[in-house]
Amino acid sequence: MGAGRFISLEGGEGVGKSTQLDALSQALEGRGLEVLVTREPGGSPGAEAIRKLLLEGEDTRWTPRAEALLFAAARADHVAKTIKPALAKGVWVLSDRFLDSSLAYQGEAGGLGIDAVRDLHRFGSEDFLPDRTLVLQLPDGEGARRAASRDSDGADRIGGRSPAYHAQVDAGFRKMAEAEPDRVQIIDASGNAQTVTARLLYALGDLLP
Ligand SMILES: Nc1ncnc2c1ncn2[C@@H]1O[C@H](COP(=O)(O)OP(=O)(O)O)[C@@H](O)[C@H]1O
Ligand SMILES: Cc1cn([C@H]2C[C@H](O)[C@@H](COP(=O)(O)OP(=O)(O)O)O2)c(=O)[nH]c1=O
Repeated sequence: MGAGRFISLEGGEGVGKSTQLDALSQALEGRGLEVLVTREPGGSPGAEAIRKLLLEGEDTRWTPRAEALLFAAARADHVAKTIKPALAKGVWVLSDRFLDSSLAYQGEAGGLGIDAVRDLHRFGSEDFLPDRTLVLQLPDGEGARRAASRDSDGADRIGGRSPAYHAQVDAGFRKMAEAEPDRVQIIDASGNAQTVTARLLYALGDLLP
């Protein structure tokens, strides 16, 4: 079996990450690859426990610094217990969100700064990075509209933050794509799901066996 690859899918609320992860995993399995789909916050028993702490309750439940540390702690467990063992077996790992969500949400929109949050990742996960990060992007507000029609029970602790916060999240993702163009690519998430899947596969073309 060939080497496993680690791919993260990123973007704001409702841009179609879950939909695309399903489609992408099927497409990769169709090419004979073994695929594991995982998510953040979560993806290991410990990180799923931390997910509840992060997403439930009042927005003021955690300070911005405590929130960033909890995401970094969840990620450290996810990397050690789920992602690295799968890669070692030659599995392709697709994650619904990873480090770049922390850089965009806690670092850029949350005001801690991208460098400070990257330092937490250096400590927590020894700066372990995806082979490729694909950021789905929609025009302002369109993802929020898709998410609102999906979630009749309302947004979670972070999804419910202001439109200004979410606009800064999008700006944060664009900064990452500028800073690390080989790893992070922005993908147009408009149009039907099949069209978006084709764009994603094209952006992985150089990694496919
Ligand atoms: N290309 C698309 N066009 C229109 N609606 C879409 C598309 N992709 C996904 N959706 C719908 O938008 C909503 C959000 O998609 P989802 O995959 O759950 O996004 P995310 O995981 O990024 O929050 C869902 O109701 C989904 O069915
Ligand atoms: C992984 C991660 C997620 N988040 C936020 C983004 C989402 O609002 C929430 C995760 O919820 P999720 O279930 O992934 O929501 P969505 O369907 O919108 O992708 O946590 C961060 O703020 N920082 C992070 O590092």
